[in-house]
Amino acid sequence: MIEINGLTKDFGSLRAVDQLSLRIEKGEIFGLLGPNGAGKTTTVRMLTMLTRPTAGEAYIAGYEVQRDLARVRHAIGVVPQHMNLDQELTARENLELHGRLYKIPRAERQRRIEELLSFVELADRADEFVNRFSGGMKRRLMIARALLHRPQVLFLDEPTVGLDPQTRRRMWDLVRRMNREGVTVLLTTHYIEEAEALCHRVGIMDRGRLIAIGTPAALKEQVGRFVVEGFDGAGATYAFFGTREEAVGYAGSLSEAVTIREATLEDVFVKLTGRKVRD
Ligand SMILES: Nc1ncnc2c1ncn2[C@@H]1O[C@H](COP(=O)(O)OP(=O)(O)OP(=O)(O)O)[C@@H](O)[C@H]1O
Repeated sequence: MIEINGLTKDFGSLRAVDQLSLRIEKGEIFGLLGPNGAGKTTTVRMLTMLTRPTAGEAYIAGYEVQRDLARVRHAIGVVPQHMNLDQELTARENLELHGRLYKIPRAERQRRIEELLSFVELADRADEFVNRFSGGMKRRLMIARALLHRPQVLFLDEPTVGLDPQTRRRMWDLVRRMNREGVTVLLTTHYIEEAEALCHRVGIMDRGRLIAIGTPAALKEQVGRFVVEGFDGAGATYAFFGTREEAVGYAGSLSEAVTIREATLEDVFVKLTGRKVRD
């Protein structure tokens, strides 16, 4: 559904995205995980035609992103990181405006707007001005807007940034529901739990490069499913093992107090880069 070959973006002497290549299959929820500045947003901006790649190419639903602008525009829905709703309009009016821009015929447009307002649980707030909405409601409305023209692929840039844990979980449910209805999802996140809980596959980015890719389980398997975490006076130390028995054996050989736990995607990142996703 998405094919990316050698995608690269330079800002002056800074290489924000470096030779990115990957394929995302139809029906996947794929997450780009990495710390701030890793190049996730720049990747999404290139795929959604908001910024031109320095090199490389990408195809979405078989259409070349740089060449087939109109077809790509109809194949994708985009929810940017920053709120870009019209605050002076109501929820329904925001959707109406988008539907007109996409030239969806009136009857179909109205049917779809009602359907989506109830899908994102905003039907009872449809005629309120957006500036009265909470962060979570605004985010849900942006998702409804992105889905209005029935895109095959939805891009979500940091979909739960700034939301409280409960609202974040509701957002995950919403993403899963639309994925079950057939939408392929590419999301970016710097939240480990979000990538683990929501994504079928994850691509880990660091300094513009894709440094690992796979299912959360396979990525953790690669580094070792069990972690012995200690402290050496200067900071935390990590040792990785394939089985709990090996981890327990190693922990027993140490004199200091340690914790044994299952690995997370954060550990994968630490093992590959020597740094944390969130410093
Ligand atoms: N328009 C721009 N001009 C110059 N540098 C830029 C521009 N946009 C992004 N960058 C730089 O490119 C690098 C990658 O940024 P990008 O926003 O893609 O990272 P990110 O992983 O999405 O992080 P975040 O979640 O903070 O947006 C950063 O070093 C950033 O400062």
